Amino acid sequence: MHVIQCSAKHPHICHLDIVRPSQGNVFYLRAILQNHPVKSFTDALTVDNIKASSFQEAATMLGLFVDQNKAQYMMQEAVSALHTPAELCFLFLHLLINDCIIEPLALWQEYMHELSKDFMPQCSHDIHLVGSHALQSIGDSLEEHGKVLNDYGLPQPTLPSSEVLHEWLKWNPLAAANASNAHEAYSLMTDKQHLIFDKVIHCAVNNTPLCAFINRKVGRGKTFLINAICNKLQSLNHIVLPTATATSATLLYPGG
Ligand SMILES: Nc1ncnc2c1ncn2[C@@H]1O[C@H](COP(=O)(O)OP(=O)(O)OP(=O)(O)O)[C@@H](O)[C@H]1O
Repeated sequence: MHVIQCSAKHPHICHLDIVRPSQGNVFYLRAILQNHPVKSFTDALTVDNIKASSFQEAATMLGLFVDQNKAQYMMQEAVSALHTPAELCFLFLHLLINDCIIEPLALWQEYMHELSKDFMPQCSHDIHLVGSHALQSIGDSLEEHGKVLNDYGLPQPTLPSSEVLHEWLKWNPLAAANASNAHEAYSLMTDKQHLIFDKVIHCAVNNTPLCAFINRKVGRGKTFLINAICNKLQSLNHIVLPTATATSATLLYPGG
């Protein structure tokens, strides 16, 4: 809705309903009315005493779509008018299937945050997951129109399996705390503990297989070291699956 006040002396207030770009000339007439008060249709078509052949041409002559194309214009207006993420996704879908978006990927990247907000709580605000969920939802809706994300150069959602998702959502919110725990433990470690810690983290981060056997007498810091390794890897968004021969022993480790 847009309100125009033509003159302070003689106020005229009007409401402009949302018009989709696929409605053609009416969309451009609305854009003109949003930016310039006019007295008649002819007035709306006339720019600097030159009469345009269409409202689209008049809007272009007024420079309304110089910085933004019509899809950006619509998205920006919808975001400014505080439309819900679901409504924004519906608008994005409508613009896609009506071929109103010149560069779908660029528009997606520009408005990904606004389009994905509904998925934030269930994804612990993980930007990657949130975006993938929104893409998945848009992709599902596109299928109803016989289209797929790929038709518009949009990326495929990369949603992990439910087990992986469960681990991510469990540990991601604790990443900062785990990083701090690992950092504190590292500052207390002996040289031998440092050596093992560095080796394990290096192999895990670089996807290098490692089979290590750590043996020391009772109370010499094996559990302390493994806990620090688990904390560090979990803070780096790695999934750690600690196991032990005795069930109760796994409880000594985070995630065991
Ligand atoms: N580098 C260190 N700095 C400070 N405290 C440490 C360090 N290494 C171990 N500790 C502490 O020493 C105690 C014993 O360590 P830990 O439980 O890790 O030993 P362990 O080798 O796993 O013992 P067990 O063989 O009985 O399981 C714990 O309180 C632990 O916090």
